Amino acid sequence: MTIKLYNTKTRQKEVFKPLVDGKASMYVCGPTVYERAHLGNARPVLVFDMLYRLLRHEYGAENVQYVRNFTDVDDKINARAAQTGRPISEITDETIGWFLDDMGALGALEPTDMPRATAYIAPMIAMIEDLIANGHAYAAEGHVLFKVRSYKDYGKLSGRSVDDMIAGARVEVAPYKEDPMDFVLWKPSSDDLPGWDSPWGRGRPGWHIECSAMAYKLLGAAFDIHGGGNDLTFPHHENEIAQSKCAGHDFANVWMHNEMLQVEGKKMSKSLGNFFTVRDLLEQGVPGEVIRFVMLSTHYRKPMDWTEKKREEAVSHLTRWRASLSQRTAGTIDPEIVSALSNDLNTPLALVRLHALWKSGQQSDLDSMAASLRFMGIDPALPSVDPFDEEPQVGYGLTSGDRETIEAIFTHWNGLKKEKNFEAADLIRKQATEMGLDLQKWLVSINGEDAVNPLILSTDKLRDLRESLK
Ligand SMILES: Nc1ncnc2c1ncn2[C@@H]1O[C@H](COP(=O)(O)OP(=O)(O)OP(=O)(O)O)[C@@H](O)[C@H]1O
Ligand SMILES: [Zn+2]
Repeated sequence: MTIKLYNTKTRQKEVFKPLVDGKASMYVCGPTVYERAHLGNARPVLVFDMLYRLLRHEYGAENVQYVRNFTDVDDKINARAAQTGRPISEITDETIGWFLDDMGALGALEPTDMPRATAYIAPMIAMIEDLIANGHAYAAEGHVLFKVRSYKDYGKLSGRSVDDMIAGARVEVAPYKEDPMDFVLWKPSSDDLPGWDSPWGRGRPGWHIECSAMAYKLLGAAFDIHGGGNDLTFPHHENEIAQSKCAGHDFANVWMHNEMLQVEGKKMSKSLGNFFTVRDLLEQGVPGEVIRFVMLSTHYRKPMDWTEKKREEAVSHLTRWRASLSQRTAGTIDPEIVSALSNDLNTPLALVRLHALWKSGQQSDLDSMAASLRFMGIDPALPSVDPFDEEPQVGYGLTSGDRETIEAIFTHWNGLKKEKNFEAADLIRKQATEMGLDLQKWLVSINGEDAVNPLILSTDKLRDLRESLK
């Protein structure tokens, strides 16, 4: 199937043509590891996980290479180590473990490569040396800086001119810079900070060169897709492009950016302090697939909020679906869902289609719905229990409250029959059947499974029926 992706670079949706026929390669900027991932950090993970799944579907799992890095050398990590007195490696190892656990709980597949920046210092140094040799970078006072004005296309990705950027940006003016726009490729490290020997003395890399070097080392000079949040478009991705192009690499063909997860209209971020972590949600009992379902309900190029209402709706859909989908393994992925996802990852449309398959209720549609949910990273066999519903669920997602309601209706119906009021009894039986409850079967049913039809069960309406009988 033709895949179309919106390319930030050209500002349009384009037919995706891999550089090598039948294979796809992707690099996504990963987290700086010093703190638990917040819900915003999960958004790019889930967006590009969906793309990864789609590419694997199209080209075969063995033909897709997906690199997502860990930035494990950074001033924020150094600051955290200084604050806590803990060794850096302990902090970064622990955070990487958390990240993989938390994203795994959201059903994200692990990328094929997860390089840590500190394992790629030599390729970074080599690339910086090339940039100096080509006249695109210079060393000064133990630093190496990239000459932004030496790259004529600087600003093309984000659509800004260098002069506008200087006027608007918080560029750091430093005595060793030839131009305030120049950015750091390498900086000196004091003895108490992580450092590596280099031609410019003991030091550590700047953030941007890390991604350029790891992408080059693992994917080569040219690859298909580069992704990340749209907060990275400028300056991080602009700088990655400048470095890689000036080192003679073609670099990424398609640039994709997810919009932000917001809290009251502002980006959820560590620096603003308006965040909660994925782990917070999981510990509150919100299942990972509920988080994933909510994320899929908004297109990746639109900002989104996490709301209670969305959580509740996701729980309610998944709970109902699970009852009749969990055992289904025979189906194949629905072509309309593949088609929606192939159109620039239209996940909301894919969800609309899931609802349509559910509504149809036909065996083959339900089979293909189960297969499609699995394809989208949601296992219909997993329990999606509403954590805020304190009552344990029994049978087909029936709470003990539901069972009490059903028992009351049943007793009333039985009473009418004993009184030989068959007309009234029949009316109640018909009403109950319409709501998904078979009163005849309830009598012999062990835990309600034979007596309720999960496809049409409406516990709300059953409660209304019970009220009307009082
Ligand atoms: N609110 C958000 N919505 C969607 N993606 C986000 C959000 N915040 C960060 N990201 C993405 O998460 C990844 C990791 O980002 P990073 O480690 O810089 O975290 P951060 O929360 O943005 O940090 P800070 O708040 O200090 O800026 C990046 O791809 C980034 O684009
Ligand atoms: Zn990056």
